[in-house]
Amino acid sequence: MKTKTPWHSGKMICVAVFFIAAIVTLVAIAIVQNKPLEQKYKYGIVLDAGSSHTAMYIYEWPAEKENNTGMVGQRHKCKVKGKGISSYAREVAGAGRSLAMCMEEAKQCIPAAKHQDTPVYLGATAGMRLLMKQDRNSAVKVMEAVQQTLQASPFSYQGARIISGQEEGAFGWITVNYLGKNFQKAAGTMGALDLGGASTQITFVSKETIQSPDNAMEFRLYGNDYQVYTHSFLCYGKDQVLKLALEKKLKSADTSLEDPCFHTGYSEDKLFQKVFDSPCVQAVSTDAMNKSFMHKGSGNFIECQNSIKDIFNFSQCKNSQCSFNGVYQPPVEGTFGAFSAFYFVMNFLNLTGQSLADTKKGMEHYCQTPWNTIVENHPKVDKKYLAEYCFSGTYILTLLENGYNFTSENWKDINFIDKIEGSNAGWSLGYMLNLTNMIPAEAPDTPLMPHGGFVTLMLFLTLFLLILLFLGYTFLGRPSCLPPKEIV
Ligand SMILES: Nc1ccn([C@@H]2O[C@H](COP(=O)(O)OP(=O)(O)O)[C@@H](O)[C@H]2O)c(=O)n1
Ligand SMILES: [Ca+2]
Repeated sequence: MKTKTPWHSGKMICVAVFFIAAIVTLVAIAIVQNKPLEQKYKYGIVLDAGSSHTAMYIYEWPAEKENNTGMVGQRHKCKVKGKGISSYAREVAGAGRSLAMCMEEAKQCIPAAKHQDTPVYLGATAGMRLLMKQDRNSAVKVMEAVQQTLQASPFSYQGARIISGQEEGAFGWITVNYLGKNFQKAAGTMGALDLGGASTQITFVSKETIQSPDNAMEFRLYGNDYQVYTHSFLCYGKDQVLKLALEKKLKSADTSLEDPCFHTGYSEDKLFQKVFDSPCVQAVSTDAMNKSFMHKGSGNFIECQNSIKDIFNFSQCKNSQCSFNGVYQPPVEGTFGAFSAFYFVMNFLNLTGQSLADTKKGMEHYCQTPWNTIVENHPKVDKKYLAEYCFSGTYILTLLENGYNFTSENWKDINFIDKIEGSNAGWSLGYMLNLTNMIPAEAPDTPLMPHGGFVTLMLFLTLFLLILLFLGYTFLGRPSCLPPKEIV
């Protein structure tokens, strides 16, 4: 006798096929989508050997996502004790030794298994550029000393070099825009203003064709082309500018100097050597170097600003427009991130969020405050640094307004920033991203689907499977292990 095929067997096959197909899809998507989740971290170390001090930055990023913008973050910062490496010209071994403590911290911070795959770079800036001019031999020896220390570490040594002013500007610009994820936004990029002790950089995208090749840099990043204007002013970092300003005011016969950029009541005996020991100022005789002068404050912002204007040359310009000293600069455009000493000084003075007029009023008030009041108000701040904020703040205002031509209209576009998303603004991150090829020219492949889409799809497929199960149950009747409903 032939058994009759049940009426629902065709449907059952259909249900079974869908069921299997759904399971296969579910598993396949889960595998593909979750592959990057087994995240392994990678690390990189950059030492920023500035004119005043060295800082070591440890960066980390998920290994699978190194080509996505904004994925690299700062894991740790270590401040090297003592002065910058250029101060070790007469005792070069000390430059190498000075880095040892931070390298030890790096060993603790990065898992041991990753040490030998972790690149370490050192970039020296304006302090070493100046030492190179002043005493090339010592500069080369200082670089060799730091190289030795880094090579002796368990990390993968990738070089120690003096970076150019253009690199310093461009990598600072890359850092702030990478951290701000601006490369993939339609809104455009942010300019970068970096103020160090020995040099200062301005970098931004200009609509104008850059008129001098020295100031032009071109990048193709994440599928977009950028033409960037950049300039680095050697000797215009805040510590060298103080020497330039004092040089203008001091005559070699002077035994005392009244200075409007220092507070009334401030009085300090200083060696001429402190002013004239730099290649940024005219050399004086050894005799003069050993003399001293009484540096006295008279606390007057307007007079201070006038004296600072003397160190800028606004008279000559071979291009359509210049910032100062005959350096071509297109008009500033868009928003800017002002970091390093721009931030430290303006943050100390509580002048990071005011209009230009109010910033000037704030400076006027601060500079005319007597020195003893300033000391009383800031008992914990080292007097050497405390004494210089009136000068530094006035220099920053003058540099931005008279040097770079910011106005009361676009002053609000300057953002004084220390960190973006937990990482310090500065050239070091951009430098590492560039050397490790982490900023692709073209936009990287996007994942199969965003996480939200993945979750929704999974929910739909699960629902679909449940429906299939329900249908299967209805078509096939209840499982045989259950007692039949009615016996005929
Ligand atoms: N907390 C801090 C740290 C640094 N600074 C200043 O920030 C500047 C950093 O310059 P730098 O050492 O990077 O020098 P460059 O080689 O960049 O010219 C120095 O003038 C320091 O005195 C500050 O004002 N406050
Ligand atoms: Ca710096």
